[in-house]
Amino acid sequence: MASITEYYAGKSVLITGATGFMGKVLVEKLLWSCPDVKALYILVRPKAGQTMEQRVSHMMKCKLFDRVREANPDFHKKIIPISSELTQPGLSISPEDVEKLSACINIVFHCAATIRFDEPLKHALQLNVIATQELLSLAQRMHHLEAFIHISTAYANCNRKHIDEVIYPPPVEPKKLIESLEWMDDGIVQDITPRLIGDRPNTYTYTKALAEYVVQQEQDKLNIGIIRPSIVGASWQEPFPGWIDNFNGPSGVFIAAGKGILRTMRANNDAVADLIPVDVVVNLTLAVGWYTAVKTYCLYPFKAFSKLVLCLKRNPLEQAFRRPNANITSNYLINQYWILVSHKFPALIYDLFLRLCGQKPQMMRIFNRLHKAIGLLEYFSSQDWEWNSDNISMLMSQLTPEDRTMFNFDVRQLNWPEYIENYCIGTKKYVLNEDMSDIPAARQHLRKLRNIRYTFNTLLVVFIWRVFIARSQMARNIWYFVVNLCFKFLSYFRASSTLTN
Ligand SMILES: CCCCCCCCCCCCCCCCCCCC(=O)SCCNC(=O)CCNC(=O)[C@H](O)C(C)(C)COP(=O)(O)OP(=O)(O)OC[C@H]1O[C@@H](n2cnc3c(N)ncnc32)[C@H](O)[C@@H]1OP(=O)(O)O
Ligand SMILES: NC(=O)C1=CN([C@@H]2O[C@H](COP(=O)(O)OP(=O)(O)OC[C@H]3O[C@@H](n4cnc5c(N)ncnc54)[C@H](OP(=O)(O)O)[C@@H]3O)[C@@H](O)[C@H]2O)C=CC1
Repeated sequence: MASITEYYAGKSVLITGATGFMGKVLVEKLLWSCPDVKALYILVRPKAGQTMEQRVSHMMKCKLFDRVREANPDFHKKIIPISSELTQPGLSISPEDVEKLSACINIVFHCAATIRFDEPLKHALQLNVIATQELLSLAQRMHHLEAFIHISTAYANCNRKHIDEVIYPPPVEPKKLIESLEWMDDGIVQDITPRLIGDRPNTYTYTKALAEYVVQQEQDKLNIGIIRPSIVGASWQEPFPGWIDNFNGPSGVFIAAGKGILRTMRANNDAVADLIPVDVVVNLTLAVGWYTAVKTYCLYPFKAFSKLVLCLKRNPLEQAFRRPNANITSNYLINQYWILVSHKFPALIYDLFLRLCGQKPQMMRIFNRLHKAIGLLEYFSSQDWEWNSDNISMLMSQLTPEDRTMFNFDVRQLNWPEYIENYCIGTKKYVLNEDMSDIPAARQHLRKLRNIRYTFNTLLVVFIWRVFIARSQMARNIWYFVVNLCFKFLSYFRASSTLTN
């Protein structure tokens, strides 16, 4: 059997979602490890005032492509952008481009999706399900297609505790849902969404489950592979450790914690955070393109995130609101207590301070958004799932020793503390564009915040003393009783230690 690199040599690959987090890493790895790949056709739409061409040229200048650029300054010639808006009929690909793709594509990687947890159902359905259907129709017209690889999510079936490498029956027949929603206005759809998604937490996991079913329906006509990554995080090794470019999932949590805004979060300390580095997912994806398999796995418990604070203090973010701290608890009431004490109270004081300085209060607004975002993650951080990953082991056993190194997806070799440290540095460097040379100043800022906290706590104690203790005879009595008890205990301790000496 040909090695993975040999397999991709001379092949034309179609990638959707190539401008996204995972898509970019996939493009880079293909160019790096399979330099003889013939062409990468990427479906791109114009966005935010930029044309398709401007977006692609901007993407290729990204630091992520440094090693590819160095090895082959003409690498961009292998990337062929195709204008496409996935939410439009026929994916709005021109007839000429359809012809071109039908004639040459050998492998399709379908990464595009909306991954927002608060996406209105109609839009999530349009992009995650209907666009997948359209792409499958296009795939059927491709004369030389060898594999159609669909990127799903490990949480498509998160309403189950144990998840096997099978496609479960969909919550509803996608065709019927699409037909019904067509005539409903957005208000009605919004009202019935909770009933429709049932025991899934959001429209994202619901529509990804429907998409898997839609892909499976074509298994007799196409050679399909479905990958179910769990929580995709910064890169482990490639192209360099810590590459990340978004605020999704853990990245947003790390940044908010690093900035000292997020200090408490609901999570089950005994559960496993199913974090998986993006380069591992991409290596697996390429191996799956070459063979056929399913999902990824990892073993990093939530309680291990208590060490995150040390990483964040070693590599502090600039202008933190407070020093990083993490209370991770599964208890709703304890979490609410910490939200009050650690989030809302400081925000209130800071907003008061801003008002006194004649500025617009903003901290409470930031915290409200943060609570909305964290609330959406809670479902995933408070539970534990068990995934079957036999196909991964099977796939690994099929690789040549060289491929096992070049397309490594064996996370058992991963040193998690080192990975989390690089992840934190990655969010600082690549998401926030902060300079590492500013770390001494950021550390100095954290020391200032610590001194402010000590001063504030001292003033608070003095205040409480004045208000409650000094004014009430009963409080005074309790206070003297406690102080007396402490003295007695100290004298007893001193006496007993003298005796033993
Ligand atoms: C106390 C510390 C404890 C530390 C414990 C550590 C625990 C480990 C973490 C484990 C977390 C568990 C995570 C589970 C995730 C499950 C993942 C399932 C896997 C998947 O299949 S899909 C990928 C996951 N998808 C997402 O994560 C998307 C979630 N995001 C959204 O749905 C929306 O962004 C959200 C949160 C609803 C916000 O919407 P909105 O208010 O409309 O804001 P925008 O998205 O438009 O963004 C505006 C602006 O804000 C930036 N932003 C977004 N999110 C964050 C954030 N969390 N923190 C900071 N900033 C954020 C965004 O980039 C935009 O900036 P612009 O400059 O572009 O305007
Ligand atoms: N990130 C994660 O933690 C996980 C992700 N996944 C899956 O991996 C895949 C990739 O995720 P990720 O890279 O993180 O997501 P991103 O949000 O970073 O990327 C999404 C991609 O889809 C494209 N896209 C979205 N809407 C349209 C549209 N209307 N027309 C054309 N293109 C569109 C985006 O293009 P544009 O740049 O134009 O917006 C972008 O390239 C998804 O299928 C997701 O479900 C699975 C598990 C975890």
